Amino acid sequence: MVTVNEAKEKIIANTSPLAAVTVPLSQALGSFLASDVVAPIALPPFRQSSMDGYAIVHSDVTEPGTALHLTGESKAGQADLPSVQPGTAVRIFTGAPVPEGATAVVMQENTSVAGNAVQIHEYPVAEGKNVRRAGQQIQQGAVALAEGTLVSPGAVGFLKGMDVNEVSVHGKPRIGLLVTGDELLKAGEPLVPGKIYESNSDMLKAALANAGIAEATVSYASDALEATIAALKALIDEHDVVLASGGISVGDYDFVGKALEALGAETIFYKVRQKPGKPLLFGKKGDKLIFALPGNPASSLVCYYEYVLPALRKMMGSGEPFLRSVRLPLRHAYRFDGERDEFLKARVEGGEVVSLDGQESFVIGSFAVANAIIYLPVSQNRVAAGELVEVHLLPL
Ligand SMILES: Nc1nc2c(c(=O)[nH]1)N[C@H]1C(S)=C(S)[C@@H](COP(=O)(O)OP(=O)(O)OC[C@H]3O[C@@H](n4cnc5c(N)ncnc54)[C@H](O)[C@@H]3O)O[C@H]1N2
Ligand code: MOO
Repeated sequence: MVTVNEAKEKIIANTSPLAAVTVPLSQALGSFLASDVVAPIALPPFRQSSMDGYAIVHSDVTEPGTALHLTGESKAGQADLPSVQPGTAVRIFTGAPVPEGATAVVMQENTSVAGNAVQIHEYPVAEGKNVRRAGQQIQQGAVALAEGTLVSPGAVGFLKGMDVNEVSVHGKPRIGLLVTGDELLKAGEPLVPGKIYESNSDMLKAALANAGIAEATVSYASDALEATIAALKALIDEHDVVLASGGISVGDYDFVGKALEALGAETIFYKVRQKPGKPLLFGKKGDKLIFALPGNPASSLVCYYEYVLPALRKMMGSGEPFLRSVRLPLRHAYRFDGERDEFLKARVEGGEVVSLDGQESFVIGSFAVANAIIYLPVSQNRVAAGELVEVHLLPL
């Protein structure tokens, strides 16, 4: 049995980033950059107006109501521009190039026009007012996004604005899921005594999809050693990471541990001093990672978020693989006995955290409405209302 921290350290120590691949930007969402992206152009590429109004020489405005001579127009997308001479103004629109000679743009609400004269009612006008400088966002040749950055919707917008259409990212792990349990029914089968609907595989696939891993192979094995060995071997051969659900405890029909042993997989740890998820096993066969997750749905999902996801995120190149951790006051008192650290399904609400009803490991309904996990080490087993606790935010 290892502690929660030992388990996390062992997982990170045994996990490496996958090789870099170049992919179209449209397929890179959720991946992590494998190298810096250098800006091929400056943004903005030219001086732009940030308002609809008039481009002027700011020092021409010596008093409220100064009149300037209107000489032309600059609209967005225009290449051939009039210049602005002292005493003159050019009509301009948001996003349009600021003509040479202009040092500021006055928004039209602060002006009035009569014929070819525009009166400026704003005084004084600051130099550079309403002008976006060329390269103000990013200079050509500067690092736009650093290695290890998540390709987020914002990153896609930033890169497309520089006509960057492909990026080098770390590959995504190929995942195999093994479902064990003779009690499990597939979707739509009639409910008969002693059976339950299988839910862990779709739950884990949903969690993987949330992490940007859209595909996973699912295999089913009956509660028998030979069937478990065969199914595990096939999954390990074809995937980078294998997640097994169920069959890892000490019952007569728990075969995942024995099957891994028969396959010559190395057990890095088995059992973690935690509740739920005590029987978690982490192993390796060559460079393939194996997580045997306890079958209880909430145990499986806690172990996924706390251990599997960080391994996957490290493989994908993230420098911050663990769930984001914050310290928040617990709304109510909470106490527990026993030797195991606890993970509680919880909700962060209005700057505090509340643990949800239904903490037993077979109860998944509380997870369905959770947005966080509270982590309480045994050393903090008597928590007063309002006391700070460690909260891991779910990536929903
Ligand atoms: N004598 C002991 N018994 C148990 C111990 C122990 O230390 N000594 N540990 C308990 C703990 S803690 C857990 S957690 C479970 C883990 O058991 P397994 O990983 O072997 O899981 P199963 O027995 O196969 O299933 C447990 C539970 O979950 C349901 N299940 C399983 N797979 C699915 C699925 N794909 N979809 C939905 N539900 C699933 C299954 O029907 C069981 O109810 O062991 C305790 N026992
Ligand atoms: O560790 Mo088990 O997941 O408590 O039920």
